[in-house]
Amino acid sequence: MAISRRKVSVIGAGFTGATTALMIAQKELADVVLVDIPDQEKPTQGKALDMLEASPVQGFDSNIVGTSNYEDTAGSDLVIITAGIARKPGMSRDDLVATNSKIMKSVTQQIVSHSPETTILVLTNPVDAMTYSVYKESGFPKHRVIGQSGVLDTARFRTFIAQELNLSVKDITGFVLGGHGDDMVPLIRYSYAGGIPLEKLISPERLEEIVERTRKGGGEIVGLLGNGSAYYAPAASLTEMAEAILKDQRRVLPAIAYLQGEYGYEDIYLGVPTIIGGNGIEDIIELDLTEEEKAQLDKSADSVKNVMKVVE
Ligand SMILES: NC(=O)C1=CN([C@@H]2O[C@H](COP(=O)(O)OP(=O)(O)OC[C@H]3O[C@@H](n4cnc5c(N)ncnc54)[C@H](O)[C@@H]3O)[C@@H](O)[C@H]2O)C=CC1
Ligand SMILES: O=C([O-])CC(=O)C(=O)O
Repeated sequence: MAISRRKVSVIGAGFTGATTALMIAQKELADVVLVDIPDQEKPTQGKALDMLEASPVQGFDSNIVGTSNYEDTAGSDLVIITAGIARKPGMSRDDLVATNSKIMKSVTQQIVSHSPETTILVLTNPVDAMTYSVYKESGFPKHRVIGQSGVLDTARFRTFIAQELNLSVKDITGFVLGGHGDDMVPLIRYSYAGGIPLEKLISPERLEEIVERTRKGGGEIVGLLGNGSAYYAPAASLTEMAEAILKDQRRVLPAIAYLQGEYGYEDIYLGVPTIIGGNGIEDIIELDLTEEEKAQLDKSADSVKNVMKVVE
């Protein structure tokens, strides 16, 4: 008999949603409700049952159900939105805005009416603008609407640095600021290997190449997969953020947060270092930036603002 735990609803049972549901259950962070459109109800139930049948083998007690009925999501502690279309080779994330902003509006209304006290974590792209759209539609306070990009972008950066130095990924830390697009801003000055600044270990030219690969990391996977986008590392990133919220960990994690004056920006959702805990975004950390870093962040913020205009 499955033990009752906290409840997480994952909206969208595609590649990222299903993988996230499984990772959350495997870590026993919560019982999981996996939601998709009515047309997809049976396959969604099938995915959930298949995952649940892994539980005796892997020894986790979280329950997982698949549904298209939002009543099943009632009283969720956390809702993760992965619903929408993903890009294919040749597309940018911004090409998804028209379709996905409509989906954000409808799913947000359903989420809010069944879980008015929940926290919402958004993955759907273009994620900065989609998080803004969910914030506006939900009427929730800003700390309870969060977007995921920086944990993933930083994970890619950390992977490439660990490969370059032939060191454990566990010892590599990094920071990526800005929108989840090709002009995101990986901050070398705040990135370390075992506490040693990366600038002391890797040449500036090589670091620049790794930064460039990080910026285009999503596109690299899209090109390799051929008919969709990344899902294992995105799901792992959502799971880390979900854990920080559900366990009130107060982790220092990059997240897409609503800015009201921080870093000099107003009324925008953008990736910044935050403290994530039981209240969602508990604080935003303001780092000192060089003129060049600030100029790069301004460029990234401008790109996000342009996409946000479509959803306003
Ligand atoms: N922010 C980030 O770092 C990342 C964002 N993404 C984005 O996440 C989104 C999902 O990606 P995948 O899971 O790979 O796509 P997918 O196509 O595998 O799954 C999307 C699912 O959403 C469902 N869906 C569509 N409309 C819905 C609605 N109104 N209600 C409930 N479900 C609905 C579809 O039926 C489908 O099952 C895409 O927009 C993708 O670009 C993906 C990876 C990383
Ligand atoms: O590239 C995409 O479209 C999906 C995504 O956001 C990522 O993997 O970073």
